[in-house]
Amino acid sequence: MNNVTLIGMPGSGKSTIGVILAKALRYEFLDSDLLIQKQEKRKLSEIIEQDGPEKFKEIENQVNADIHVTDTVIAPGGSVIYCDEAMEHLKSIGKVIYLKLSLESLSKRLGNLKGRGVLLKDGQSLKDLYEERVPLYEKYADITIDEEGKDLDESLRAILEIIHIKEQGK
Ligand SMILES: Nc1ncnc2c1ncn2[C@@H]1O[C@H](COP(=O)(O)OP(=O)(O)O)[C@@H](O)[C@H]1O
Ligand SMILES: O=C(O)C1=C[C@@H](OP(=O)(O)O)[C@@H](O)[C@H](O)C1
Ligand SMILES: [Mg+2]
Repeated sequence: MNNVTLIGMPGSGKSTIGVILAKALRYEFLDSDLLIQKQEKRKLSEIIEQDGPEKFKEIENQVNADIHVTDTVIAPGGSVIYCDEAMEHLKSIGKVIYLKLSLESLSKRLGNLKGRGVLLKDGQSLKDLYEERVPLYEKYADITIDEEGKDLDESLRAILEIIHIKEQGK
């Protein structure tokens, strides 16, 4: 199946780039966070606050593992890489692209982490989270796009270029 899933840290641009990538590919766009909110009839921040991070990950796993689409750019939340079943499923229905950005650039982009609903354990800093997650993003990535120093348009072009190269080489 022909889908593209974007993974990466919160603020790496999965949702922002996902929409314009979908337009460029003439694909549909699906933001898994919105699917979670629709199913749960609550905002993400409410689910995390009321049910805790472990339950949120369970829901995130189930919602992402139940996605059945074609020709779609999928933007899951940054924590999806903790969800083994969901990741295996997303890999089986298309290509997984890791939007890579340095800790320094992410720190500048991200404001209040808690306010953004990022799954942080007590006392965990953005640096701790980054170091914990990078190996998981790398583990699941079919393709990695280095966003460092690129604006939105340059990141989009880098993705399109590599997708097309891969398709030609198939
Ligand atoms: N080069 C860039 N690529 C993607 N997003 C960028 C870029 N520069 C700044 N931004 C900003 O970073 C934020 C990315 O947020 P978002 O798309 O919600 O990321 P995610 O879904 O990965 O958490 C947006 O506010 C976007 O405007
Ligand atoms: O990385 C995280 O811990 C999270 C990222 C969010 O999505 P974005 O990555 O789209 O910001 C959202 O799924 C949830 O609040 C948890
Ligand atoms: Mg997002």
